[in-house]
Amino acid sequence: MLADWNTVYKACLGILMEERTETKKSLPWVATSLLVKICKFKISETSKCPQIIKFQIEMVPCGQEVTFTSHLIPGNFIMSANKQQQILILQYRCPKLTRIKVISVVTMAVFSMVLIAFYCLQSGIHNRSTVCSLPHNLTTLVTKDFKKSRQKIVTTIPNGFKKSRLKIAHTHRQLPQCLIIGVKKGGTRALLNYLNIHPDVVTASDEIHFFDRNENYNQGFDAYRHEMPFSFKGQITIEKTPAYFTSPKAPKRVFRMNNSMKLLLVVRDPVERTISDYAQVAEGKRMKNKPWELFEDKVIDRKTGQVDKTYSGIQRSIYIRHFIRWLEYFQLSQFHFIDGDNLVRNPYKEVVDVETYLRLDPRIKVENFIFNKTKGFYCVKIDEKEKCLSDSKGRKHPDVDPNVYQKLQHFFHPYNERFFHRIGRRFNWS
Ligand SMILES: Nc1ncnc2c1ncn2[C@@H]1O[C@H](COP(=O)(O)OS(=O)(=O)O)[C@@H](OP(=O)(O)O)[C@H]1O
Repeated sequence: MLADWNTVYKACLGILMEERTETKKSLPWVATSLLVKICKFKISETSKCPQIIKFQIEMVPCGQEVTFTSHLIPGNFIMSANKQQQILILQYRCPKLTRIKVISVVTMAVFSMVLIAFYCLQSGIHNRSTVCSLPHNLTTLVTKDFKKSRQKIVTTIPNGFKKSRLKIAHTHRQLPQCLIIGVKKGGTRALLNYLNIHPDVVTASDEIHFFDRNENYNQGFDAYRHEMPFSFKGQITIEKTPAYFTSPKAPKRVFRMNNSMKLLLVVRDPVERTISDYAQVAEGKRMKNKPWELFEDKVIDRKTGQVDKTYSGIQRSIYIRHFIRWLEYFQLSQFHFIDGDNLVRNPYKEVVDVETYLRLDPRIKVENFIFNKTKGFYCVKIDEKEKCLSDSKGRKHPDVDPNVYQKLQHFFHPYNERFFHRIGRRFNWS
């Protein structure tokens, strides 16, 4: 099915029509860069010749601007739409090869390669074998643009998983080689977003809950892989689900899938983490007009006056208890700890440490972090655009009775000490 601008427009609105139209329009392209905006899309003339590249594109709501830029010779695209799966497929084809066209195509190809080589040398990435190839150029540019919109371009499918549907030639879905396992409310979303800046990193936008939920784990690793974004060879896929850290089954399951998994753990002052955990749940209840207890009533057993160890918010903050379960399967060297409190104050430092740990080229710059005074947090800045986390991150914490706060500090102290001892590193938690 060939599609014209109108079909793309309709598809953008989420209405895939049965119409079979064939309209030929020229594809805008600038120098060797080909620009396709899904919602402002034009199709060039079509002719049969070997297929060069094929894009599968997720459905994009209108108004959401998605840009492909690639260093390709100019040619044609054929768009097809798979109504059932709601996938748009852009197929790049070269035009009919007359002698003049062959010459111009070859000239263009050489010109493109020179430009690509120039680009690679300029960006200092020439020392990596696959990086300077066309796919990587695509990766860098496509992921930059798609990453921005990916979160909004997922559709719920029956098993509760979310689907990501961007497929570009030479890409495939890979099982993650790195997991952000926790801790809940530690700053895991911020970390994932920061790492996403790196061109060699792709991230699963949703929490997949594969290792902690039986119904997901029982679907097998292939189902899990299917939840991962498409990536090029050499890119690292990262998934974050903070519930993994406290799940008794997760360590063994992760180990079974990949015993050399790299594990990132964002830790935060356990007292603050507990308050944050409470604030999230309390807000949820408030929104549903359900009754909620005061923080003090939640964490202190009023009969004994002691910290209520049965409260899940407290249990999740006893890091050592969960961590020793992970050590049954993984070496300490497989973990990298991120100081969640410092991640708020100085994200660049924490992220560069992760970059080093993952042996990534240093591509994340201090300029990528910009402090947003209104939010009171750092946001990501790429291409002059600033992206902050949603308001569900950085909620106002309740004012806590100082005596209760102190009780909590006392309570966590021995657990913290054991944790520091086990990991060979201390954090600024009193
Ligand atoms: N840049 C930036 N923007 C907003 N929020 C930031 C940021 N960096 C770290 N944080 C802290 O992240 C805390 C939420 O942690 P998580 O993302 O791990 O929460 S969750 O477990 O996924 O619900 C959240 O905790 P609360 O402030 O208690 O809500 C933030 O303090």
